[in-house]
Amino acid sequence: MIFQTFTGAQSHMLRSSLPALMLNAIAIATTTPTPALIVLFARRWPHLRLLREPTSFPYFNLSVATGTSSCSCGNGGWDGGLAYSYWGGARGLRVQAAKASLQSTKEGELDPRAAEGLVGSEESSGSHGVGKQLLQLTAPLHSYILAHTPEHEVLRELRRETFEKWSSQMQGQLLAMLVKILGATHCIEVGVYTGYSSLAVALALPESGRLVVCDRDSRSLEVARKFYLRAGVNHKVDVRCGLAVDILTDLQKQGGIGRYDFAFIDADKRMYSQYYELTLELIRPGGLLVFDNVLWRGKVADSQVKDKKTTSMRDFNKFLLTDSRVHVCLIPVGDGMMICRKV
Ligand SMILES: C[S@@+](CC[C@H](N)C(=O)[O-])C[C@H]1O[C@@H](n2cnc3c(N)ncnc32)[C@H](O)[C@@H]1O
Repeated sequence: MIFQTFTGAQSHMLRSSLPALMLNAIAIATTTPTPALIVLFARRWPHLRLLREPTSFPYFNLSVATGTSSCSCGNGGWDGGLAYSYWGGARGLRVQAAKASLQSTKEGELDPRAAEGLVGSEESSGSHGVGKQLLQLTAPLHSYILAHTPEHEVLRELRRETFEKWSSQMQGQLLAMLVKILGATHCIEVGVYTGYSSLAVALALPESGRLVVCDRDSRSLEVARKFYLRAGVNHKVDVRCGLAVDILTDLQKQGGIGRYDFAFIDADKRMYSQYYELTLELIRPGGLLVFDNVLWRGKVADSQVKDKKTTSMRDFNKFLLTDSRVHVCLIPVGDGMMICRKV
């Protein structure tokens, strides 16, 4: 199964600088519960440099490099401009996807324009015939964007100490900007992990602002709390541990209907419809609901992919398009973000 499509330039880069053996090693290592194996492989492979020792609790992450390119892998992300996978699950399969993509790339397929970040979509998209050029998010372009995206020092520490995700910096900045544009004072986050996005929102709130965050994983919440404290925003964040449906229902019962300005939803994807209905009640007219991962690594656009998570995300996106209670805007930041403004 292909999880990631590579441009000609990316495939070329993969082919020339990441030996299949290394991919195999990473495939094995990332499907084990411990980072020890991957460190072992990284140390033994003669052309591989260990850029950074892996982080440990609770989500390890490791950066390695060969001659010209580098990549990070771990149970939270796989990045570096070569491949990107977002969250948990069949990590080995993603590496197999990279290998499959390598094998299917023919010699001489490299399009020099792809390396520069621009590919004529009329040619590259075949019969779709989109009139304008599509911007490819290549590694250099991605680095350029990140270099021009501000990031609070504690957000950077959080990202480095706990995990590294391609989209986190851009997403965090986008969420913070939306909160500021709205003048939001009451926010919700569903799905906290170690707190990157919620910290970005909390930092954007005024001193009197409040953010209710919920997650079912108490260990992740402990890490998040540590960073809220470090950034001096602990007093703005109301941390609740439990199932999101229960906590959103509690907020309704506690007089929260129509009281909130902004919500970011980033927990279990198959529950998005339920989270939408519950959160929509909590948000005031003119407020925003933002859903993460709505492109589901591009699988929503591939009619051949019919697994339950992809199908439910596809159905959710389709439903939103015709729901007169919101205006929507789908943007390809990270794994796709759906911004819904309550009418
Ligand atoms: C993708 S992570 C959140 C990442 C975070 N929003 C960020 O961008 O920094 C998803 C989180 O949702 C939590 N989660 C999944 N299902 C949940 C549920 N039913 N109720 C509460 N939390 C849940 C997981 O424990 C995990 O920490």
